[in-house]
Parts: sequence; structure tokens; C-alpha cells
Amino acid sequence: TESNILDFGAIFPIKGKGGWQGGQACLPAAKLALDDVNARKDILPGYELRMHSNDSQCDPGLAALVMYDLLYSDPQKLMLLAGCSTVCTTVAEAAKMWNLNVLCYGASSPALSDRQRFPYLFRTHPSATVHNPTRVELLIKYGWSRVAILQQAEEVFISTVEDLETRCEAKEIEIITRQSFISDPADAVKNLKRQDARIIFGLFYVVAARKVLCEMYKQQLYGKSYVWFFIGWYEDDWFTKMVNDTACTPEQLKLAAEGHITTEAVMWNEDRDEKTISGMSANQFEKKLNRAIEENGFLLKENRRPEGYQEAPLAYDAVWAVALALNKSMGELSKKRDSLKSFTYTNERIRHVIFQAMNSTEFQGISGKVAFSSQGDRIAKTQVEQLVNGSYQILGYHNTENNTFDGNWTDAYWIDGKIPQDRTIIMPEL
Ligand SMILES: CC1(C)CO[C@@H](CC(=O)O)CN1
Repeated sequence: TESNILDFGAIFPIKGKGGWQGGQACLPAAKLALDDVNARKDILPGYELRMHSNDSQCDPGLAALVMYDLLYSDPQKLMLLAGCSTVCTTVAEAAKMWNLNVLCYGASSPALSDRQRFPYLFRTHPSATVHNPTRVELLIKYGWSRVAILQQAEEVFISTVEDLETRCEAKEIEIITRQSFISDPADAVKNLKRQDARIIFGLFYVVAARKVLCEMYKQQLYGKSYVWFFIGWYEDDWFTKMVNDTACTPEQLKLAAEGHITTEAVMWNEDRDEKTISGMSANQFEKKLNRAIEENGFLLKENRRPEGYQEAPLAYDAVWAVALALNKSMGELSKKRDSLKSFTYTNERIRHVIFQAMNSTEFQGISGKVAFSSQGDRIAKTQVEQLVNGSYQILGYHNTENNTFDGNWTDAYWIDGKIPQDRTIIMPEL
């Protein structure tokens, strides 16, 4: 009966033209989690969790319409899930007017870590700033204190670089120059060369990254005297696939790319065989996910994974976080002879009970330990890789909570075995 059903809304970016269409893998993942939590007798006993979803196409305007429809069509929703930074910004900013907590599984913008604008927002997707403690620790590890930054002029990279600069200053690491470009990096790369930049952080989307590689090749800003840090969530063949969107051949891009280091948030539990709260390991989840993606019609086209495959564990764990928070809230409310069934969009008290429950979330998910900071940000590990002989090798993991590199760290590979210098060393006249 309706009385034992708990409803929440979920907005997925599926058929969009721009932005991230990660709903293609995240919606199937969320459905898998729904089946799993409803099969558990020890979670929300006597209740069934039901998800009402729609497509935002990663468009904030459409998301506002979809959210309005979800809120003004029965049954009433207890909270909202969303993906895409632009959509999460719109939904999280508006939802507070309906006393709804929001959980975003696919939003990386640092701007969302703002409790003033987004008082009831949580994210299972880490902020893009999660790379920065790792970037700084790598500089310290290899003894570099003079670095440069090259970034695309996009909001997510601008605010990430501001956080990176603050962290570098705190560790007395000099940022000799910060170059940005809209779509053509040629002049920015020329300025890096002019300033004799050797250790360079690159923050841009993958299409721009290919253009940067080509400029690195043409301007000879690669090889044994340079260390480039790129973002690690581009697809593995991002610099070898045959698309002629740059003036360089794949071989030239590969030459320029050799040796670069990447950082990325861990979204699949690093121990793929570890049992998680659902009883499944990440490997077992992946098998079920592939079947679920096919059943939802997002075929693994010419076995290319649909967009959002990497983030699917974040959506799966988001539904678990909802179930566990509502379960905890139910317990709290029953002590006061109250229940979630008395939630309304004007009821601040129950919103606060759910917020407190979500705020104290901590469980082992498919994406690793799920826990939130005081701004609702996902606390996550990062993975460090290096491109060696054309393929990515994992160097290790960085635990950003205690700021340590995990146990089995593999040292980086340097041409002629020498760590590149961060500046030209003027040898004194002997
Ligand atoms: C790692 C990435 C690709 C960063 O963008 C996220 C989407 C967004 O922030 O809009 C999805 N995950």
C-alpha cells in the first residue's frame, strides 16, 4: 500500500547534447541499488524505497522543470538526487525552499562546497579540488618548489586552481606563472616556455588536452626536463585515438605525452574484491552493472562504455546513502512517535533529522568509504598514475584524510633515472 512506500526524486543526465551524459550508466546503477536495499529486511523494515526519475540532459533549465514536475506530482518526495554540476547547482539552490536534502552523484564543481548557498547538499562525487592535496604532496615528494599552471578558462578549473594556489602558498611552493586559454593553448604554452616552466599542472577537458599535447610537441616542451600533471579521468586512449582535431599525428602526441603524471578521484574501490555494505565487491557490481546497462538500452556500443561508467559506483552508493539515512531517521523519529510519513515540503524538523542522519553517513560502498565533510563534500582517495612507454602505470593511492601515500607506492619512472629539476641550475664557474 502507499502507506509503506518512501519516495525520492532522481534527475539523470541522459540524452543531453552538451555536458556530461553520465545518466546512461548512473541510472542503471541507481536502479540496481534500489533493488538491493529493498531486498534487505534490516533496512527500512516494513517500507519500500521508490525512486521517481527523469532526464535533465545536463541542462539546468530542463532540470528546473523536471524538479518542479517531480515535486508537484504525487507522491511527495523525501529528497532529491542529481548529476552534472550545473544541474546540481540549480537543484540544490532551489530544493531548500521545499525543505529537501539533495545528494549529487555526478557533480565535481568546487563551487558546490558552499554551505551558505547549498545548506542541505551532499555529494558522493568528490569535488575537483580533491586532486590538490595529492598534487602538493607529489611536489614535496619529488622536491619541487617551483611550478607553473596551465588551465582552460572554465569555472570548474578556475576554482580548482584557486584552491591549488592557496595550498601551494601554504607550503611555500612558488607558482611562477598561471596561464589560461579558452580553446587554443598555443600562446599560453609559449609563455610557459618563456618562463622556463619545468613542472606544470594542466587542468582542462580532454579535447583541449589533445591540443596542449600538440603544442608541447611543436614547442618542444616535453621530455626528460619536464614533468606535466594531467587530469586522470580522460579515457585511456585519449591521446592515441584517430581523430584529426590537432595538427599533430598520434605518434607526435604520444611522444609529448610520455612520462606525464595523472591524478584522479578513486570512484571504484581500489580493492576490487573487497566485500562492501551490499555484500558485493566492485568486481561483482561491475558484472551486474554491465547487464543492467544493456537492459536499459544503453548498449555497450562496439563495447565502448556509456558515459558515466566511471561514476556508476557513485550513483549506486548514493541510493544506499539515501536508504541508510532514511533508515536512521525513521529510528530517530519513532522515538518521538513520529515518522517520515509526516514529512511535508514545509516541515523543517524532519528535513533536519534527515540532514543529521546523512551528515553522519559512513559505510564501505562500491566507490570506497562513503563519508561527507562538513560542507557535504565526498571524502575520497585519489589515484596517481604515470604514462610509461605509452601505457598508464598506477604509482599508488593518496589518502587525502591523513595526507599519506598508501603502502605499496611504485616510484615514478624518469628518463636516465634522474628526477627532473624544477628550474635551470646555474653551475658556479669552477
Ligand atoms: C570526473 C567527471 C567527468 C567530472 O565531471 C562530472 C560532471 C560534472 O561535474 O558536471 C562527472 N565526473
